[in-house]
Amino acid sequence: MESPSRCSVIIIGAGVSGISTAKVLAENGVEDITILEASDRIGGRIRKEGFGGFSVELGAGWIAGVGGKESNPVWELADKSGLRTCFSDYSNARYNIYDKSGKIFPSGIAADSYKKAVESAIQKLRNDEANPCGGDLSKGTEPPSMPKTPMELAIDFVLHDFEMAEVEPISTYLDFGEREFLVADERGYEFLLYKMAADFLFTSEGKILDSRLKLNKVVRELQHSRNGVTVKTEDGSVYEASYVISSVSIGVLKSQLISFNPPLPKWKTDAIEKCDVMVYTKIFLKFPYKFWPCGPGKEFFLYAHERRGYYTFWQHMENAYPGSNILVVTLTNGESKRVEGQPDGDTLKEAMGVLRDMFGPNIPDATDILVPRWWNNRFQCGSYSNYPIISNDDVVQNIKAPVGRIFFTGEHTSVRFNGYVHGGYLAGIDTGKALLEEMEKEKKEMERKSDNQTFLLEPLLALTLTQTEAVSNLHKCEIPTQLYLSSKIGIQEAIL
Ligand SMILES: Cc1cc2nc3c(=O)[nH]c(=O)nc-3n(C[C@H](O)[C@H](O)[C@H](O)COP(=O)(O)OP(=O)(O)OC[C@H]3O[C@@H](n4cnc5c(N)ncnc54)[C@H](O)[C@@H]3O)c2cc1C
Repeated sequence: MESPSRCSVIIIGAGVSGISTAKVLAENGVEDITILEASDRIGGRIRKEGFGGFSVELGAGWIAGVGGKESNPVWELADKSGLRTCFSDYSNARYNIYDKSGKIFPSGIAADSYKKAVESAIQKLRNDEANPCGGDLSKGTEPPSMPKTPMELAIDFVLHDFEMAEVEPISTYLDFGEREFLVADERGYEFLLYKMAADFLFTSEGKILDSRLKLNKVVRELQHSRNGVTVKTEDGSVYEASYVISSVSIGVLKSQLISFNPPLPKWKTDAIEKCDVMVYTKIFLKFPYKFWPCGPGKEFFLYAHERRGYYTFWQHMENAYPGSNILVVTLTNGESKRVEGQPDGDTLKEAMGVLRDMFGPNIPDATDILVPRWWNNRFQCGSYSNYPIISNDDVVQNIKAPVGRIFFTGEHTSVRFNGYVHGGYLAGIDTGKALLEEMEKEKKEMERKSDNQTFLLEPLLALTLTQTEAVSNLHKCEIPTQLYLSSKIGIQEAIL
């Protein structure tokens, strides 16, 4: 049997966090790394696909948080790479709400409803803060009003599912600014990752040819001890390393695709359990021509239905790709899972039914549909992490904390920016730095131990031997290997 290949650090996963952590290590002299990626590409949840003659983003699409007091590092990378983006403003969506008969709700009514929904969300947040365990609400707190009408449900969906229930200013917008840019580049959002990888991996003609990146390697088991980690993959390969960094998503950690031996401690598994996984699905539809309104303030529109989240949120791609005739509808959570489980033909019928409600019976049929399946993809198991609003930092700190020689990174380990590409990118850098510190500490500890032992040994040897004799005689006696690492007895490297 072949002996396992050994390196300093194995990184599991080649999404944005895996690549950014590997880059930090390589740039700081730890080049002896192996990246094991389950799929046949890098990028993870940043993924483009050709559709209807254009490049569409199945996963991350926006660079969120631009134009603020601090610069978003992903925006900087995009700028350096000349990535094509276009400004996106979905705040207008609330003024383009269609009912089932194709009428647009008057803007005043929509604005009032939106204001009420925000107030209600703030009230709910206050209640949750006052009663974190869901206790008696009668003591000075008002129950928030629940959305009931199709329009209220549509607005509630946008506020909670699309804008992710952020009723308070969140770090991304507070720190990096409130503007958002849609990536509209044929090379895809993932081009940023290739650029990053090219800084430390060998590439030629746009392809990564470095043997330290191993694709189609599904990690299934991590055996860890005080001395190192053994990693086993689905195809029977075995790798050994001093340290492992796992960058797999929170959904994959929950799914137990990877087993840990010994098992992860309870504080870790409890934290993983507490973090929610959101499912967010962008369905792409191609048409022979466009029949929807375009122009300023019209990029996004909503459909008001009595079932919350039923094909509610629509976007046309004319700003990103003029003439593409592509519409995108976003589903989340329950609706995403339902649609993932049915044939695409059924989804197409449902979507066309909704479009005919909004734009009349004479619109053309879509000629193609693309339905990503993030929930059923065993290397993702969802779209991104979502910490309950009332959860303390301990949960994310425990998710992030290393267990022995296994470190954890990924967007879900970012305290300030979880759920975003920049969250994954910055988390990768953080984890890389934390591991470098740990390696430095370990090195110093080894040196200290080695010094102490030399200190004990030297007077003994000095009683009877010259230094040269001491060295040659060391071969004959049972002395721990560390002794040979000491330069004080004239040996630079291990000689056993
Ligand atoms: C539909 C959707 C829309 C989004 N929209 C936006 C947006 O507009 N803006 C934004 O900023 N963010 C958005 N996000 C979130 C963003 O994409 C993620 O936060 C970010 O890409 C996560 O990067 P990561 O490195 O943490 O994880 P991942 O990208 O998931 O990387 C983990 C890698 O690990 C691999 N892996 C998993 N299991 C194993 C295994 N057992 N062995 C080996 N490898 C394994 C996976 O294949 C993957 O490549 C969106 C995500 C989705 C899904």
